[in-house]
Amino acid sequence: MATNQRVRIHPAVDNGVKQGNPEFSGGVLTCHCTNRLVKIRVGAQTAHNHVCGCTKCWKPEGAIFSQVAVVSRDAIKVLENGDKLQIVDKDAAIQRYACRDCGVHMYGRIENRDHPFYGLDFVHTELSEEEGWSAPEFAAFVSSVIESGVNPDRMDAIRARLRELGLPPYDTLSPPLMDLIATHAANRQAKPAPAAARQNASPAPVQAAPKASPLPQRSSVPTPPASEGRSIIGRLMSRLLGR
Ligand SMILES: N[C@@H](CCC(=O)N[C@@H](CS)C(=O)NCC(=O)O)C(=O)O
Ligand SMILES: [Zn+2]
Repeated sequence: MATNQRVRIHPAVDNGVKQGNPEFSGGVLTCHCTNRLVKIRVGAQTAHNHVCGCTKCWKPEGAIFSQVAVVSRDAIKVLENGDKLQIVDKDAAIQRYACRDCGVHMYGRIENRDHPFYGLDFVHTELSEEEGWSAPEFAAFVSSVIESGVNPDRMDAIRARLRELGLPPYDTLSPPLMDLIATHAANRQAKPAPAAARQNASPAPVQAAPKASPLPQRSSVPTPPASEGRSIIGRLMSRLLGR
């Protein structure tokens, strides 16, 4: 018997992580109201499903983690009672659209085109009755559960339970996602100066490069192969689809 089974993470994983179905192609998410339910169609399989311990993601009653995945924003369609949706925090990077009556977050959208995850929406697939959604793969923002009131003394048991469930715990995102974020930042830093600025600049002396730089120099950023030159969303989806 698993040693930390009594530690409750989220109802979708507490009895073991259910595998997803690679053929699954989406479903309908419904809020928790008893009348005038908000309904959203997610017209594709999700990716990078995970449990998140941050204070901002919606959690069902009693859970200390949320379960949240991403999907292309084009796949989201509000089907019914969209007038009940309101943005939880307009200043947040992720604009979470919640039902104003039951408080359930129906989807989260990034409007900043410079954000590494622009193009992806965040959804809680437990709001759907369909089975086959991508399975959670890791636990993010684990230390943040303390901010929601979890006693820090419980953290060893919580991390142990997450490992037992096959959800490696991280205090930010998983290494592949952190690498994508860092790659996005490096590529933005490496962008050539605007043409006008280049025309006015005198040729750089050979020894002009600083001895140590906190950021990769242009020459040290290898030209990505064609597959890596795609957008973050393209690469995220490739990881999911194994292409
Ligand atoms: N420790 C903070 C972390 C919040 C945080 O950074 N959350 C991540 C994971 S959902 C994020 O990307 N937030 C962007 C946002 O909430 O808009 C908390 O728990 O409130
Ligand atoms: Zn979160």
